[in-house]
Amino acid sequence: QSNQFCDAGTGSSKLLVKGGTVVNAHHQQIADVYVEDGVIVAVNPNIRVGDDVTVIDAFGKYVMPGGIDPHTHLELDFVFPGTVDDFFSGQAAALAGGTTMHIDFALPLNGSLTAGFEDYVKKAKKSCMDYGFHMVISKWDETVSREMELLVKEKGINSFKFFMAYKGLAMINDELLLEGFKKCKSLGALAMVHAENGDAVYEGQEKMIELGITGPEGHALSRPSVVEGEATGRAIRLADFVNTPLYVVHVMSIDAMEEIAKARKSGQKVIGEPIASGLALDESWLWHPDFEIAAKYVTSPPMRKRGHDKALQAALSTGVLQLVGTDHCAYNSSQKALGIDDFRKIPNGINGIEERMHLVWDIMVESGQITPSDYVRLTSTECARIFNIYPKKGAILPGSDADIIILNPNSSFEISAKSHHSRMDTNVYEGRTGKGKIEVTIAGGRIVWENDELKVTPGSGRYIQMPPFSYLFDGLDKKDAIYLNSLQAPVKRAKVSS
Ligand SMILES: NC(=O)NCCC(=O)O
Ligand SMILES: [Zn+2]
Ligand SMILES: [Zn+2]
Repeated sequence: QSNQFCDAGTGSSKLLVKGGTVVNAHHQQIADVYVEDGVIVAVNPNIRVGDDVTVIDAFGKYVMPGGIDPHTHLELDFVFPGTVDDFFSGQAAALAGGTTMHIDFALPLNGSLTAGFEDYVKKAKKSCMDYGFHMVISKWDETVSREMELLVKEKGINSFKFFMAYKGLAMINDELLLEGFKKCKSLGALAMVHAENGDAVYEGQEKMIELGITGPEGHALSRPSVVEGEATGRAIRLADFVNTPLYVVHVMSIDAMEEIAKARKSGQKVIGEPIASGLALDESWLWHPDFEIAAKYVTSPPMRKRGHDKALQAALSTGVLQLVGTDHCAYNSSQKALGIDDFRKIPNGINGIEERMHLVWDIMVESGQITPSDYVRLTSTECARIFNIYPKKGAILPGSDADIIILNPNSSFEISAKSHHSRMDTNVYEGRTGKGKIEVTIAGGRIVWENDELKVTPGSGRYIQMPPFSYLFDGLDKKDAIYLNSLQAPVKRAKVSS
């Protein structure tokens, strides 16, 4: 592999990005961006600076906020233990692909949320870019409820994820989902769901094995889009019942997307996150005659038939879906081979943390489906808003963190496991080329990616605390009050004598 990691090179603390088209989610202009000590100080045309400032030429290129990936699994030890990317290698890969912050899913440790949080704090010590955490809830009792409160009030966590799949492992039932949603609402924390009906998935898997379908195609056949649609609809209705916002992770199908569209149309606060693979790939890979290739594409929910990808793209461009993640969860071929005789044993997960920004540009902007401003919104700004860290993140504005990318729309990218920066020995996008190349990544005011070379330092990434009560909570109390008022209207019943 030709992966290059230089181990320092933070460069000057003063930078001027000169002459590019600066793109924010709401506006674009030709301007210079001046950075000092990791923070954007000015965004104006023709900024003059002294000799002590490093000047980066961005003429003819787009200058945009670094990507924020809302959905990653680095150093994951859950269901299928031992992902190969840790908080250093995964983040280095991210930076090479223009992502400057990610939010990873921390897991409870021996049932304890706080122990799980501390475990992830330790894992993330080697970070070379900024990160935050969501926390997974896999059981319910008073301690979990108290720990949720502590994580929100003292540890900077503002989102909790509930798995409706992975029966017998992390799957929760509707009773727990309701308890969790109520607690999230009271804390101003966002409830997130992995929406697949875990009982139906289990049933589907048993059926495939009985039929003798043991290969990777059994993965897709056992959990069709109807089980994703059902769980998405159920989670949405329960969130409506509680009147709390809901975030649906890795939306892979038309079925799930249409549930979200319907809810949003009726005014419900539901966020839908497709992932790069759902926009770029389809399930046909799972039928590949070479097991090693087919197994690379096993992830949950599975990739769908061609057509779902285009529908998810259209939903993004029309605002039905709001942001793009990756679900980066990296396993090597030797780990995938554990399921050679039984698809249920193939570790679920695919790469994407390094590829997302290029793929979304190529698939969505180059095809004319969205503008560069939309691109910024879908890859960065909306994530920052949802998780309440805007405009520190997700913007090129004075006062924002200097997380910046320079994209050359006239250059092209090529993806290969030979040149990527993840530790994975394969890549689900192997050989893919496209237009638009991220030539420079600046993270926290440091140039970390330039001339196809990474300059990353373990320990330079910071934990970003995310406060509760994002904009998604605005107006919920009014809706609650109207509902309560409606209950207090006396019912007039005629007296019936016995
Ligand atoms: N997506 C997947 O298959 N693995 C990671 C865990 C999850 O997000 O469900
Ligand atoms: Zn999931
Ligand atoms: Zn995931």
